[in-house]
Amino acid sequence: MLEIIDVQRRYRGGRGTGPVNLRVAPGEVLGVVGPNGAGKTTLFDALCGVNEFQSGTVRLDGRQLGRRLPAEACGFLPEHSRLFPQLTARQACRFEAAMRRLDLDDTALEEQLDRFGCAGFRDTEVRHLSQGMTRRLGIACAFLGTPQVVVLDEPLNGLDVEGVLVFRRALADYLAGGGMALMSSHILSVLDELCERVVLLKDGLVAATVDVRNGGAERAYLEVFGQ
Ligand SMILES: Nc1ncnc2c1ncn2[C@@H]1O[C@H](COP(=O)(O)OP(=O)(O)OP(=O)(O)O)[C@@H](O)[C@H]1O
Repeated sequence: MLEIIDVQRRYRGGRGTGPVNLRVAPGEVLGVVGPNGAGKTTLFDALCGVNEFQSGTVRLDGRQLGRRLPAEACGFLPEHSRLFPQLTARQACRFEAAMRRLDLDDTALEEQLDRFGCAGFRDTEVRHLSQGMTRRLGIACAFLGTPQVVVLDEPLNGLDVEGVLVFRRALADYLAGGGMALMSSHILSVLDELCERVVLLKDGLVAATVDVRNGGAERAYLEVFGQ
């Protein structure tokens, strides 16, 4: 169980996110949605250690972790790629493994690149990849080593049809193994399809949490935000 307790990161002027409380159970995808500027990226970045929460706690399976998830427990797909442009796809994957202290040999890295449809450009530098290729590689990196938690900021952005299918399959396998996922999307039907519950963020605060196992993300969104 991932528990995010009273976390807050506010910028000067008061924008940002928090205090926010969230829980994600094993095998669950918790969706996060809100208008532009609602605080999704601030929340995800701080949770994954890009920035730090100014207050609050993160707990994983009962362990108190301080104000962020440790790198080895968390795969992160940021909204915009942070892969180093000069690395090849294979090197980027190896770098991700090193940063997360994963003990993976070359065969495991190759398999990951294959599985996420990155084999055809494994020796191409990131700066020469298309948007969709970069997204595929980012997703391959996020799921590397099957972390306890994956945090996915707009994962479908830029993916082609095959990329979407590969992503869906990988997410389903990951959840079947007890993984926990936090995922933002501006596409409400995607949240209905992939999430158990969805949190609606408004001005950095949780305005509502809805069960979307039988759909309903759009209805809930309109109730909270209107047209
Ligand atoms: N570094 C920063 N300094 C000051 N304010 C910031 C900073 N980063 C973000 N903000 C502000 O904090 C608020 C939340 O931004 P954030 O990027 O988290 O929203 P978001 O929900 O991810 O938006 P989008 O859907 O457009 O990606 C916005 O009002 C934004 O202008």
